[in-house]
Amino acid sequence: MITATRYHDISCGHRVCGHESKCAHLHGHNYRVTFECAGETESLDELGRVLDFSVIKEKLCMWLENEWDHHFLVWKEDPLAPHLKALDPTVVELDFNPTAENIAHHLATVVAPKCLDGTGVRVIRCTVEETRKCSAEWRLFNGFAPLR
Ligand SMILES: Nc1nc2c(c(=O)[nH]1)N=C([C@H](O)[C@H](O)COP(=O)(O)OP(=O)(O)OP(=O)(O)O)CN2
Repeated sequence: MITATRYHDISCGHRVCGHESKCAHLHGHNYRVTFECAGETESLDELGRVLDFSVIKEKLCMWLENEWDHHFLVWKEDPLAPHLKALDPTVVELDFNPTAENIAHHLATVVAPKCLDGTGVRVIRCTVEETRKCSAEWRLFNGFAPLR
């Protein structure tokens, strides 16, 4: 297996519904989302690429740019969701509470397969950084060595 990786930065509002502290407040982040795209080493194209970096941008980064950048992300079960949506129809309702972990999982398992359909390439790692200090990562493990 061989991989090609690209990140993209977007700004989104959110809150973590039910959070014990300040993250229950409406707030936002300059998220950095990193996609690691994998293909078979034998299946590199004639130039030697998993996928051109510009294609990763066009297919994955532009999805973020078009769908989520400068939007407010809210869990559809959040009691504030209907009020936020009524105030601003551009609010994005999600099937999950928008933690970094849930966002990474959704981007890797729902969004990326649709965006990369037909390329023969898949996302094996998606990292979502809320800040330079805090991030969550979804990974497809090929082989898992149990912790001792
Ligand atoms: N495992 C997770 N924990 C938290 C998440 C998350 O997505 N996954 N999200 C948040 C909040 O969104 C919050 O904005 C970030 O929290 P926190 O690190 O406490 O905030 P700061 O970056 O401002 O940290 P300082 O301690 O003020 O430097 C919370 N937890």
